[in-house]
Amino acid sequence: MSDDAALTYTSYLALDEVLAAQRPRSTEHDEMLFIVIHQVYELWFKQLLHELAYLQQRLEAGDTARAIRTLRRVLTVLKVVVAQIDVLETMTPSQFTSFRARLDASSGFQSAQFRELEVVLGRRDEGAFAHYPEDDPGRRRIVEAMARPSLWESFQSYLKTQGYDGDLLRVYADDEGAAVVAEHLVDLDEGLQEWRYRHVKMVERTIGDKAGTGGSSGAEYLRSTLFRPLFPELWAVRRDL
Ligand code: HEM
Ligand SMILES: N[C@@H](CC(=O)c1ccccc1NC=O)C(=O)O
Repeated sequence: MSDDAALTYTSYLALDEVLAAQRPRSTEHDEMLFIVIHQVYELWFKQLLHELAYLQQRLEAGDTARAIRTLRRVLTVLKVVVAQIDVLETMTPSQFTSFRARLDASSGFQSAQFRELEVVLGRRDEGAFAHYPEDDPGRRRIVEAMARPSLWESFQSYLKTQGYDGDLLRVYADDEGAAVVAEHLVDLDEGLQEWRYRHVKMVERTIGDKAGTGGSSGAEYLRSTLFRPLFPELWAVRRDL
């Protein structure tokens, strides 16, 4: 059944809602960019979660072709979100300082979708939902994601469907679809580390060693998250390849 009004570009894309959702708290020129960038991020995080769920389903079904295509899309989106940091880096420290106090205690710590991404990609410690109140819907999604298999577990199921017992050396020796999937997982791992690195550099150049609005030490805390690979086994196997 269709609605009364004809579908339009504006109604299909719900632009009245999307374009009414930028609400700066100051009159500072740069606050609009700060809001738009974060909203774009959250939309891409949503798309990444959507693609990763499909990827896990395809892996578990042993569908190499679709898994590779989906991984390629995920990697392309990841490249775009890393590149977006360039735009925010056109904002100078004093421009950010001009509205930073208006952010109160809000912080990237509260991006439930980013945390959910980490959990889908394998994060399992309780720190993943530390900044979320008990009844927070974001916290519920993070906890639910923890109860589902991680991408690594889906990859292990995939290897079984392809006749491998988990021996990565055999996967790489065959150099077929499963090895391509494994290499794309390395790309994904490297890509997320790249995002963390670019984010820290952005933070260092914008707020120096100031503490974060979310209560952490800021850049120092972020540097401590830099070398946490998603799939350590895929890095370790390289010594034998
Ligand atoms: C001027 C730009 C930015 C600054 C100065 C900045 C600063 C910070 C700081 C200091 C933290 C540590 C938490 C805290 O104590 O507040 C943090 C965490 C975080 N930020 Fe940003 N940020 C910026 C832009 C962004 C953007 C564009 C995103 C994209 C969504 C983002 C996402 C995150 C996430 C997900 C965390 C949590 C990271 C983790 O715990 O591993 N930030 N940010
Ligand atoms: N944590 C940042 C503030 C910040 O960047 C931020 C604040 C609100 C919403 C998103 C943010 N971006 C990422 O951390 C700071 O300490 O300046």
